[in-house]
Amino acid sequence: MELKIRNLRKEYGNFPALNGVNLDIRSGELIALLGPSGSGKTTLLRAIAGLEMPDGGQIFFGERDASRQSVQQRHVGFVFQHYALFKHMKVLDNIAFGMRYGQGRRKSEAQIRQKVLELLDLVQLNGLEGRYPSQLSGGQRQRVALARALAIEPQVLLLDEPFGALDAQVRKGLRRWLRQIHDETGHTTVFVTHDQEEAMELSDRVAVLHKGGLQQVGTPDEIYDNPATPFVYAFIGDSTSLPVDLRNGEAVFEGRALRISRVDSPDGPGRLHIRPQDVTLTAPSDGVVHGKIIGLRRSGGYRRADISVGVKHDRVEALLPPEQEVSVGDEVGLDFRRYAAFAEDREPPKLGLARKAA
Ligand SMILES: Nc1ncnc2c1ncn2[C@@H]1O[C@H](COP(=O)(O)OP(=O)(O)OP(=O)(O)O)[C@@H](O)[C@H]1O
Repeated sequence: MELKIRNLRKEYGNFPALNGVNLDIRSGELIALLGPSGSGKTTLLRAIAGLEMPDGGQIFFGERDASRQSVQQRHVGFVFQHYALFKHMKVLDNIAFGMRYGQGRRKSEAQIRQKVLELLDLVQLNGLEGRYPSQLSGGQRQRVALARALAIEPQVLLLDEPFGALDAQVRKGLRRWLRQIHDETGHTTVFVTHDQEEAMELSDRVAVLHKGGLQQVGTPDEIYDNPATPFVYAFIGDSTSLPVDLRNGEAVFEGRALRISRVDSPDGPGRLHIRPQDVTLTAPSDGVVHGKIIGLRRSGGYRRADISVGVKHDRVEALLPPEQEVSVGDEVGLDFRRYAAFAEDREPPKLGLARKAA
């Protein structure tokens, strides 16, 4: 099932929770709605489900305009973060609930039991059909919740931070497992998260939301390697930025034109965004930013250097191989392998983005 979201708007009082969202979700894809708290992710998910009536715009399920349809008519499956299973019902009855009492063709009890056992096998909880929710771990409960959502054979599966309340190790396991289930069942799945690692690892594409608007939609690689806006650059992965003047395709930092390839950006004040792994330390020569190392710390297989640059002591972070011989207090030059330049105060629409040739 393919979804088309057209100019979707939702206001709470005067507050625009969604301000004209356009998004195409492909049939069978796993797409993450990613953004900081309050960016509109849940509102968008609830609008897709039919739990929230938008103030404007349309939602198409395939060719069908579902904008005014009820939750039941849309035939979607849900899993929420704090999803209460029915406490007084065994796992089997929880999963069977939608098949027994939902819309659609009735199944016999034997067929329902068969389907529940198949789903328990899919979510790797064989043999637990007789337990009550209180006799399960948090991760197991979320898997039952997913089985229950899948039981109605939904056209679309909607997940709102389904693993949010679980500890990091369990989350990681469930992530891999969810991807596997998705590949086996092929449902179109929309997944809300504020955890970028989760979004990047799990999804085919990521839709980044900020203040009720879509900033960028792309594969995890596109989002990470070619952020379309300063917000996406800062939100995804580590980065630091420097104030620059953009002039005739050059980026000028404190009067020194940087030795980088042409910047495709309007002239004027801007910012140069750089990821720590894209900074190389060189001698402080022409064409590079000059700075002083003010901190060094070990970070996994690397060392992170805090570097103070320019008269305003802007901070740039560099990720260095541990064998590189540097010390706090060293005067260094900073060469940037990759970067993006954005004009100041012009986000969105899409801004100038330039890359150094590899
Ligand atoms: N029922 C409501 N009444 C008033 N304002 C609301 C309501 N629901 C959401 N909002 C506001 O709309 C904005 C978007 O909320 P939403 O829940 O979609 O954000 P989110 O990105 O899912 O955030 P989080 O990650 O914190 O769940 C927020 O500023 C929120 O305060």
